[in-house]
Amino acid sequence: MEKNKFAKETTSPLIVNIKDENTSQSNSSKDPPSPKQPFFIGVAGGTASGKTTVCNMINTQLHDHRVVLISQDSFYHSLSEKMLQKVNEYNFDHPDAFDTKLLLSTMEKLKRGQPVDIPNYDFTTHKRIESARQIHHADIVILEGILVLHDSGVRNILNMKIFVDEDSDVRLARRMQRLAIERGRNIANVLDQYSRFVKPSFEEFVLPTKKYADIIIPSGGDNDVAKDLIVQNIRMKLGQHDLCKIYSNVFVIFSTFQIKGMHTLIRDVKATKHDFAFYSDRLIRLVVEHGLGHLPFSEKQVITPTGSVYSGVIFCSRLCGVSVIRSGESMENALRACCKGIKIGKILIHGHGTNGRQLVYEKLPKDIASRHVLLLDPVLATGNSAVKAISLLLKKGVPESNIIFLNLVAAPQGINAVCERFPMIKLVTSEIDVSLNESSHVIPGLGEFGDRYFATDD
Ligand SMILES: O=P(O)(O)OC[C@H]1O[C@H](OP(=O)(O)OP(=O)(O)O)[C@H](O)[C@@H]1O
Ligand SMILES: O=c1cc[nH]c(=O)[nH]1
Repeated sequence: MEKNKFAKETTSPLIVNIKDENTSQSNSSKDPPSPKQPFFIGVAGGTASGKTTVCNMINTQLHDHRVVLISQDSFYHSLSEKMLQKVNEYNFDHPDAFDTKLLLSTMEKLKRGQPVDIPNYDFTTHKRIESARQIHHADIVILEGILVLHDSGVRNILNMKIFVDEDSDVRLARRMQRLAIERGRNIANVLDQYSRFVKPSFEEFVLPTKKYADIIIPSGGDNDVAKDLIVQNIRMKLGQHDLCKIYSNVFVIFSTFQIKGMHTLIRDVKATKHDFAFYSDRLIRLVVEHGLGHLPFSEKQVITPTGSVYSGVIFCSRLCGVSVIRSGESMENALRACCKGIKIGKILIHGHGTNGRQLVYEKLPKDIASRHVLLLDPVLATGNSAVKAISLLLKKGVPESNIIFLNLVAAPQGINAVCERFPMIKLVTSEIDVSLNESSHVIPGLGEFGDRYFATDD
């Protein structure tokens, strides 16, 4: 097999790739995400790189959550009698040594909030033993092992992917200490296995998975700065994730580097007016597209030019938009670009502070009660404006479950206010921020959206 170019990489002095991978949610209205989904963290890296130290640290620091640690080693295939006779020829560091199908189905069950059995693998007999470990519920699942980032199915389930990097001499020395000195294994045998299987498999299969990591920890177990950053990052992500768990109708669009980059640009106080409007527009378009995915649909088959059948879907509802003046008007173009000829109503809410918001003006389609409504407002802060706007829509006869609130940046306070009052609406946002400041601005936020977008700030 061809050697991967990453095989020659040396340990980086930096943590790289920190990216925000919010909960990946299904966008089918037929398949709402389970409110019980745990947060999955994968910790990969070579033998003796310090993976266990990193996992223990995460476990200790997140003691206020139910953390379950799962080792990929538990999913080793049992060796047959024939294989056992040639156990010294068996490569335990090859992806095929693991029952990845079982690992994947176990993770999928945990994701659905179902109980699972974790196999119990005996390293002396190289077989699975009867007594499996049962897991009924977890807030956080940490999956640790040399190849946990190797399989794309497993990777897709992980909310955070960590690669623990360590110098190969240090890893070999630790492995010798562990196996030869602590467990009394024959030194020549440990070295032989290392040079024939462990090192080549590391280069061919383990190291190339580093590119999938959100976070790379250099000097595995000893890197306190990296460990603190990881825990901070997990806490932040859990904050977002917890809200999605509490409210199954809150959807954060799947985050990529592009999306994170656009957020970085619009949140920068030094952003030019053009950049602010341009990148806000791009993000808004993504939110609108995601939001449309929550509309009901029915199945439809068409014949393609090749004469084959394509099984697809067709949207089956009447729509309209409603923008909250003035910031919500910034989202109208994206909605029009996606929904040809869509009617867009307007609501003006005036006032500041925690309870001073008043409805000043409204102009809505007459038949709004029979439409699905895409409510447009890029900022959800205290939630007072959104509550007023949604209350008006309900008064006009729109069923709560027909409202999809499209938003760019939401504060947890606003999410709580809206979702507690209107549990049936759907809220789609691109990022959930940390909090509000004393003047009810979202933190870290992006300042006064309307003033920045429409260039009325001095
Ligand atoms: O959740 P809340 O605390 O109610 O705050 C959110 C509201 O604040 C912003 O409008 P703003 O009042 O700044 O007016 P503008 O859109 O005209 O700039 C935003 O567009 C929301 O409508
Ligand atoms: O942070 C905030 C809060 C309300 N409105 C905004 O535009 N930004």
